[in-house]
Amino acid sequence: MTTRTAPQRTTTAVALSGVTKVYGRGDNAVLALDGVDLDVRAGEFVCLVGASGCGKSTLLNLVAGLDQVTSGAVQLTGDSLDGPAVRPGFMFQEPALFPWLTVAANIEVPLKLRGLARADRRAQVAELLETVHLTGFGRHRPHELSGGMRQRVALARTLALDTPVLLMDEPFGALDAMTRDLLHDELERIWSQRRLTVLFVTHNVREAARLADRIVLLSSRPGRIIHDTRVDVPRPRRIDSPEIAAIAAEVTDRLRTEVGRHGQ
Ligand SMILES: Nc1ncnc2c1ncn2[C@@H]1O[C@H](COP(=O)(O)OP(=O)(O)OP(=O)(O)O)[C@@H](O)[C@H]1O
Repeated sequence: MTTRTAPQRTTTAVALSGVTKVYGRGDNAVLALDGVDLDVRAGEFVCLVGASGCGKSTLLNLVAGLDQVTSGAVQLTGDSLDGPAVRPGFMFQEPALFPWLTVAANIEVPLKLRGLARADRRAQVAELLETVHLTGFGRHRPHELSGGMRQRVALARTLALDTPVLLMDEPFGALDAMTRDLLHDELERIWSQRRLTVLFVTHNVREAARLADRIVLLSSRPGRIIHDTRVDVPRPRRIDSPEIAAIAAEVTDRLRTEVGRHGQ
């Protein structure tokens, strides 16, 4: 059962309890997640890491409401009693922009869906372009931009939803290291300015250590939480700093042990 509850006074933004997901039936059934309990506090940045196929995307899709749990519950709560129910924003590895629309028109889509008047939409598009450092690119089409710029547009479009919860599935996985570093800085700034709650899936343990308050490690399939690492490194951080490297090495060791146990 996936529920969207009315916001309550709580510091928990996303709560999973006993979440199990089975794909298919009978002989073809695949147990993807098995009894996952996870609380993400409002304003927290949590990275999910684990071996390929361990259920990371499945977990994110369940939180997004794109798929239904087999058993257990997913709850999204805001921290105000009178606000609307929380609908998370979702970013994928592919920016998934409308190629026939300009950058500005892409960012405007959620604003239209939210029913904003034209003048307000224009003002917000300009503000969002500035937020992702793309002022001056509003009239371009997606194919005229680099991969990093397209992901900035996708981020702006997600922010246009004005949601406090961002779900990100390998959003920088297809980018080169330097572009990724820049986007880490941008995302950290936006997360902290807007006090967002972020659940971020990545294969890249260094990226997780660079970004996260907590790194949650999933077991090989079926996915269960096997370790939760707090990253107490002051921000802003550098991906190549010794502190980040040490945390990444510790998590990589755990991941290697887990993958080794399953002979993958
Ligand atoms: N629609 C589906 N039908 C059947 N099996 C599925 C379906 N979606 C995912 N699976 C299986 O569930 C398991 C978890 O998949 P999921 O994509 O969540 O893993 P992941 O950790 O995100 O993988 P990766 O790191 O490779 O992206 C995998 O074994 C996958 O093959």
